[in-house]
Amino acid sequence: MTDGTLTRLAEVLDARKAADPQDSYVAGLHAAGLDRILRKLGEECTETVVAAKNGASQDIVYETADLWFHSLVMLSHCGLGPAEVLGELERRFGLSGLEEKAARSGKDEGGQ
Ligand SMILES: N=c1c2ncn([C@@H]3O[C@H](COP(=O)(O)OP(=O)(O)OP(=O)(O)O)[C@@H](O)[C@H]3O)c2ncn1[C@@H]1O[C@H](COP(=O)(O)O)[C@@H](O)[C@H]1O
Repeated sequence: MTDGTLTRLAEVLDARKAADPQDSYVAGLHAAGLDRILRKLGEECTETVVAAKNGASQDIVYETADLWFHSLVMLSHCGLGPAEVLGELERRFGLSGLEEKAARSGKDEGGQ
């Protein structure tokens, strides 16, 4: 999946907000609401963890695709999309996780 795939998929997911739930899995999720979407997201997260623990590459890819897909549905439902998440990852690019954590704890100690 490239950035282009994420963008194209996100456009479909946004358009499904106006679709009939009888005809579309995604429209059904939007219609059912945020709690239903979050429950699916939690399930897919657990299934991804189990697949990774078991170590079969094909299963890990399959379950991660389900997890990414349901994450995109959640973002769409919240009025967001992959551009915002990719923008945040881009912003973090080259910033060591350890340095970022140290900067954060410095702020915490300063009461900010
Ligand atoms: N990429 C996906 C995609 N990945 C996974 N899924 C669905 O996500 C669900 C995964 O849930 P489970 O594995 O738990 O299966 P399940 O038991 O049937 O699910 P539930 O009944 O518990 O909800 C399945 O129904 C899959 O078919 C997806 N459904 C749709 N898409 C994309 O979204 C587009 C729009 O889909 P529709 O809105 O259905 O037209 C499609 O053209 C695809 O590009």
